[in-house]
Amino acid sequence: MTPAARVQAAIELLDDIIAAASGGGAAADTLIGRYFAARRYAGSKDRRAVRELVYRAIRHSGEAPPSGRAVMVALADADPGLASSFDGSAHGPEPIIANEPRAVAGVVPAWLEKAMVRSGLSADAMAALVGRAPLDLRVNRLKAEREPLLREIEGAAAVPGLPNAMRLATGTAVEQLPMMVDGLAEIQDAGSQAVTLAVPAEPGAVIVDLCAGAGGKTLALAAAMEDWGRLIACDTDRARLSRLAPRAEGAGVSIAEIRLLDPNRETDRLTDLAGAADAVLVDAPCSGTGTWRRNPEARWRLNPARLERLVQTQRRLLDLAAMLVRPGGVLVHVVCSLLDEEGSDQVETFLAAHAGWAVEVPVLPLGRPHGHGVRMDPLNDDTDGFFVARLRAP
Ligand SMILES: C[S@@+](CC[C@H](N)C(=O)[O-])C[C@H]1O[C@@H](n2cnc3c(N)ncnc32)[C@H](O)[C@@H]1O
Repeated sequence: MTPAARVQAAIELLDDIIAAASGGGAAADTLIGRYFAARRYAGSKDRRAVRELVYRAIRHSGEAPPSGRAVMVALADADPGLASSFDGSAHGPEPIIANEPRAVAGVVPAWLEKAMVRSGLSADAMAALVGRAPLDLRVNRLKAEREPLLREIEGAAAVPGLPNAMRLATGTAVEQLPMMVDGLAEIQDAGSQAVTLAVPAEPGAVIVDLCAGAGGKTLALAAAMEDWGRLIACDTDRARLSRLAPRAEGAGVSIAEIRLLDPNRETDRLTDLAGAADAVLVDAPCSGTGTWRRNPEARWRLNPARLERLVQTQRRLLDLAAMLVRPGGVLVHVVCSLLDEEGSDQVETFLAAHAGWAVEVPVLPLGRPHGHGVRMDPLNDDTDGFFVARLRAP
């Protein structure tokens, strides 16, 4: 592909990504994968270059831009090399017209900015939300020790304070590493590993992972429990949950009991666990503002109604989780968001409705106390953004 054809491909992809974001369609990565599956003539260098352009453009705009061309033209205004690709050649974009629409540069959608500021985020902290994310692994202590694995990967480094975490050098081809195939390590952000430490996952404990998804934290909990005890992994999403069993098998985890819940009737499959759990982890569905580095187009999907629905679901899940915790047990609330509405404010609402529960600020290797919990963010911790709170039942 010529440089101009690559720019045109990025414009077309961005149009698809913008439409998918407003219509609840597929994620940018999926759309990029589909685009090239239908264009086998594109080589690996072309794919990499187009992908790079697309993500650069997505990062540029806090709001969904009017079109793929509008955002690429805005980038070209500050990049003469890119501008020269708008040359009207056979597969390239038409030349730029002086007053044609340009996407506005920004990090956070305007409607969300006030909430971010109220949540204590500086302009630098907001800008870091769309920076580049490192690639972290969690070593599976059921099968391996970290130090020998560290020596196997060039450029890999330990993450201070996190006994099982390793950070890989940019560009490491992780999927091909034998340790991944053999279940010795899993891809997991260091922040995600840190918040999981707030759960008292002792060997022999009864732990409920209420929003287990495909089991990223479930597997970390199982390893901390040394694969001994009860670990009930629940979710309402059949597709995500179906990925847990094979992952658990690969990781040598035998204690995960998987339960598919009915949305709005979650208690139907949990009655036997009422008041029985030593700890319940609510890794709640959330706006994902802390993971924009990995999915920057998620900014274009979020809107006030969606955020409000998520806040309501989180509240309901925390109430449900409280019913499962034994007297003196623990509820851990986690969101990969930096908005107080989903974090500390949720804990405030919970405390007002549940007499006798007490907040314990967990001591974690990353993050800082924030409201009723601990928060970590890309600027200060170079992790995804997370809020975690630990609540002790009366
Ligand atoms: C942040 S993700 C969980 C990620 C997962 N714990 C991990 O570490 O990979 C939130 C999950 O909540 C699930 N969820 C949404 N509504 C739910 C509900 N009412 N009950 C249980 N899970 C729900 C979603 O399907 C999603 O998998």
